[in-house]
Amino acid sequence: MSKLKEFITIHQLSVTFPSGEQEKKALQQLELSLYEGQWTAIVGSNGCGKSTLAKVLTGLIPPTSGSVQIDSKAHPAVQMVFQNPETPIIGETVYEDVCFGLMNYGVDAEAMKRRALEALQQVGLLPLAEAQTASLSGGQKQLLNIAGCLALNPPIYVFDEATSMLDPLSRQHVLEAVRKLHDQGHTILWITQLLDELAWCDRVVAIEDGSIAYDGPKTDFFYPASGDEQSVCESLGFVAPYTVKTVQALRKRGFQLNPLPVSPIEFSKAVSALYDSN
Ligand SMILES: Nc1ncnc2c1ncn2[C@@H]1O[C@H](COP(=O)(O)OP(=O)(O)OP(=O)(O)O)[C@@H](O)[C@H]1O
Repeated sequence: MSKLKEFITIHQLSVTFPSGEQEKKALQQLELSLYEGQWTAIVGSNGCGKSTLAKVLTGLIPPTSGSVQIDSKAHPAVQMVFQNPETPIIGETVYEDVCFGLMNYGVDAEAMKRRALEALQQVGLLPLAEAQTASLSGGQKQLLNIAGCLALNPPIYVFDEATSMLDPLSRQHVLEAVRKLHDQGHTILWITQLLDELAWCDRVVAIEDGSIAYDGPKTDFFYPASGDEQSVCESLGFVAPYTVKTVQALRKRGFQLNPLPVSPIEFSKAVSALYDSN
């Protein structure tokens, strides 16, 4: 982690909303550094402050106090994909919709066409360029939203529970598109309640009541040092994915899997390695 360039520096970030007679502290003196090219997953229960963090990062709401510094000259530096695929869709056709952001940034007609078509190609929607946006499925709409961000070529992408309204196959398509972005060196902030999606990330940050409760590798999040202790994941009240629960049960029976898997594919490799070594 220390070799990566610090890309976003969040210092003493607090966000307070008016709430009746009182105030609601959505984020409380948050300290967080995000690194270039890293895929960071943000997890936390409803209302802990995840979306507020995403909105501050994308400039949709200002900090009440503290600061967010982004070490990039790109414009825009950050783009966000929202939970509801319908929210950002404006264009009548798929192509028009991707062009919308480019028009807002004053991109000339020739470059706009090239960048829009390239972005649609990358997410697999080029054959649907002339389709009506209203005719797309939820998963296709979310891919279109990703294409809209891609066309603007920001170095940082924030996904706020971007798969939570999609069926499993569409979810997989979106995750594949994001994996491509990550492979190309983009920085990903992936907010999720679906812990099996942590298989894709480099680092996990758990938020509790507007503060950071855990920041570290996914294996340390899911697995305690010894098979009998409680994991960070469990102690924070999350339910571990099926693969992790299975490995925990195996560890209690004396099976040592190495490296500790999070995804089913990692699990199958670790089990094969166990057989090969016997
Ligand atoms: N505009 C607002 N006005 C008042 N309170 C707000 C506003 N936006 C968020 N809050 C409150 O701030 C807290 C954090 O909200 P936030 O949306 O960031 O949580 P979250 O972790 O994203 O939740 P979820 O998983 O349900 O999306 C919540 O208590 C919420 O009710």
